[in-house]
Amino acid sequence: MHELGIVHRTITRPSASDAAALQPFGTSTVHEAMGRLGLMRPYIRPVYPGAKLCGPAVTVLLQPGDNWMLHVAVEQLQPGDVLVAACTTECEDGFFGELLATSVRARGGVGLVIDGGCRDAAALEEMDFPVFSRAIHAKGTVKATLGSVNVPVVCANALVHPGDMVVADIDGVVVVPAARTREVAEASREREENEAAKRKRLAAGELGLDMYQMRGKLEAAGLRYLG
Ligand SMILES: O=C([O-])CC(=O)C(=O)O
Ligand SMILES: [Mg+2]
Repeated sequence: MHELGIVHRTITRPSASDAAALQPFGTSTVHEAMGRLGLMRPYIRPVYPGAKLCGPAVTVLLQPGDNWMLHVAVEQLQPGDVLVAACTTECEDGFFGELLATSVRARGGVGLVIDGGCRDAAALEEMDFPVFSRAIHAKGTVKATLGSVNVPVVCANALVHPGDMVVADIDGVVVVPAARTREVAEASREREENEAAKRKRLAAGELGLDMYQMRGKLEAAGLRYLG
């Protein structure tokens, strides 16, 4: 059970160099590189196709239909941070739009992941302000009920501690524990190098069947080619 009305001002982010090391990699690579962990549910989608972000989380626990705590959270942003908003109850209202995006950007924040709705989608795309949400919904919200800022939250089935790295693109959203940032960045780099080598071989016409040495296993399993 969450205690409400809490704002932690001090959170542990990865070092700037560790955070920068993770920056080049996309969601699928990072998810695989960290041992197939950390994914949010796939109903969280980018508001526009090119949206992507990578940065430490400032977390928010919202009440349904109420965006008060998003305004409280904006004050806690440091340059490069990502807002990650969960809700105490499922809600698809438009908690966030271009005005809040303008404010987040003015404070150095780089985007939002919200297990709720957002609105002003055309303006967000125009601004190239990345938002990942469960819905686009014009329905507005009030500012009346306390939630919390910078407490651990579960957002779309992923546990997010304040300061954890959040990576999001067209493939979805993945959360990297702050302390694992460097190690996951290095594993991501290795994975991309490995995939570059495979891509070259596949482009040259080599088959996955041979590259992954699957023929022997297929024969052992009894596969036969007829005709
Ligand atoms: O104002 C709100 O409550 C949400 C919104 O549309 C915006 O931030 O532009
Ligand atoms: Mg608006």
